Order: sequence, then C-alpha cells, then structure tokens
Amino acid sequence: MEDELGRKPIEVVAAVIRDDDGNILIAKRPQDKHQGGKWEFPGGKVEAGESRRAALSRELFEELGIDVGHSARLISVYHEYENKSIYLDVYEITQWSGTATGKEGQPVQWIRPASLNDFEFPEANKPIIEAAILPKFIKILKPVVTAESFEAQALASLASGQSFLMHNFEDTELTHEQLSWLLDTAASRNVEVILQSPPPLVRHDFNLHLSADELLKTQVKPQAKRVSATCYSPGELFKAQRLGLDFIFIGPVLMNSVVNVQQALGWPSFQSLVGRVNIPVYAIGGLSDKDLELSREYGAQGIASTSIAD
Ligand SMILES: Nc1nc2c([nH]c(=O)n2[C@H]2C[C@H](O)[C@@H](COP(=O)(O)OP(=O)(O)OP(=O)(O)O)O2)c(=O)[nH]1
Ligand SMILES: [Mg+2]
Repeated sequence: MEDELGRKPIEVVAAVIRDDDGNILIAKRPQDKHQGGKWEFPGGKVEAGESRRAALSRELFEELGIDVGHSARLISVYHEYENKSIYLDVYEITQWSGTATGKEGQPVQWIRPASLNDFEFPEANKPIIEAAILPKFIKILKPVVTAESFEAQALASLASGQSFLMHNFEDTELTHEQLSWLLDTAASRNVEVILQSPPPLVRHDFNLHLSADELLKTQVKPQAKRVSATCYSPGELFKAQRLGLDFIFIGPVLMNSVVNVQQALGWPSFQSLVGRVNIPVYAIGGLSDKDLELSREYGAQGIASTSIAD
C-alpha cells in the first residue's frame, strides 16, 4: 500500500492495555517527536524483518518495562499526515507481567475508557479510541412480536448482561412513549440500545443502525449518539466511511443471508473488506461468541449476533 506520493507507510504497532478493572493505559508523547505533546497508546515502529507482535513486545518492554502475555488484534488504521503516512496496527492486551511505568520519562496514566475523549490524541487515533470504547459483543435481539409484550421482552433483554443490544422494531408499532421508556430504562442500567428503523423521535440519545439499503439512500449522517450500518461490498464500506459512521457490521461471514440472498463472504474476503476502511468492524452472519478470537485475527473488533450467550 502506498500513499498519494508513492511513499510506503511507516508500520507502527500500538497497544490498548486494559487492567482487571477495565482501565486503559495512555502515555504522553515527548514534545520533540512527531505528534509530540499528545497522548498515545504505547508502541512504536516495526523494525526491518521483525513481526508485528515481536515489535509490540519489544516496544512495550522498552517504553513501559512490561512483558506482554496474550494479545488480540483490535483495529488497524491507515492515516496520512502532512509529512508522512502510517499504518497503525493496534492490539488489545489484558495479560502482562511487571508494573507499567514510563521508562523513557514519559507521563503515563490509567483512565476509564469513556474518558479517552477528554485527552488530545493524534488525528489517526479517532477510530482506535472508538474501538477501545466499544464492546466485543453486540447482542441482536429477536424481533419483538407484539407491542403488548414489548415491556416484558425489553426488561428480559436488558437483563441479559450485555452492554450493547440491538432491537429491530420494524414490524412492531411502538409508541414514542414506549421507545422513550426503553431508552431511559436502558440508560439507568448502563445498557446502550441500538435501534434499527425507529420512527422519527424527538430525542437523539440512542444509537441508530442502517441497513445496507438505507445506507445507500443516506446523504448526511443522521442525528444519533452513534450511527452504524451493515455493509457487504466495498462501495457500501466507502459510503459508510464518507458519512463518518462510527462502526459497521460486515457480513454475512459464514451463513448465506436469506433476507438479501447474499452468499457468505468467508473469512478471507471479510478480512480484505475490513482492510479497506478505518472504522471498527463487527462480523455478522452465522457467528456466535465462540468465534470472537478468530474474528479478531481477521480484523474484526467483535461479533454482532443473536447467539451471544447471556
Ligand atoms: N506509538 C504510537 N504512535 C502513534 C499513535 N498514533 C499515531 O499517530 N502515532 C504515530 C506517531 C509516530 O509518527 C508513529 C509512531 O512512532 P513512535 O514515535 O512511537 O516510534 P518509536 O517508539 O519506534 O520511536 P522512535 O524510534 O521514532 O524514537 O505513529 C499512537 O497511539 N501510538
Ligand atoms: Mg513509541
């Protein structure tokens, strides 16, 4: 991959390090370096002949004095700065030995994921921050059958133990009061709700998901807390990126879709689609929580499915 001037991007690895309480480690870049004075996820340049994971272990030992245990891919980002372009491969680390300290004199801090937006990071980090905040699983709920049973079903799903739930109310006539009640109840339980095809609402504090058809018809990013979409082709991916969507679903990965008569992509095609955009991606289609590790090696942030164990 080359940038507009034919230069090869600099290969960089970085780590989202999470402790047992879910806090994330950030470090301040030295003033005299590229993007100096901004906060970063620790890491650095991959050396010639070095694998990315070896580079990650070396950089985290040099910069923080820790030995990396297990690492899972989180997201890869290609970004063109004015004077250089970088390819940033980011890993999530939850197991390490040693105590992380700023070995090169750089300030380090453990912060809550939700506070990441309060710090100034380099421009390339936007999707990385979103990826660090978003969960591994999005539980897609089976359609609500009747408006009468809505409240009971909603309460059961809110108790499912997942932090992100996706509801499709397309065929159910719900009132604004019912939807408002759902959003308030979810918020009070720290659950984020993603709505597909909601009726026009006065409030915008929910996440909105667009089908691929709706995505193609959309010209401006709709008003909502976050907006996501289902994508199958490169054209849909580029549209999602152009609109500035916050994350996307790519699929169906393993199972043909009966709804859109789409052939299952398989993991290699999934991976090449993920590599074309800088947006957190969830794999969908015939997957369950058991596919998480594999999906992440192919570039997914996580899995969206009805088969997520509660
Ligand atoms: N480590 C890290 N680098 C980032 C992030 N975001 C971002 O744009 N970068 C850019 C800044 C630099 O151009 C490049 C990484 O370089 P680096 O300065 O960390 O490299 P390094 O540790 O190998 O240090 P050096 O050999 O250049 O002294 O990637 C990030 O979150 N972490
Ligand atoms: Mg570095």
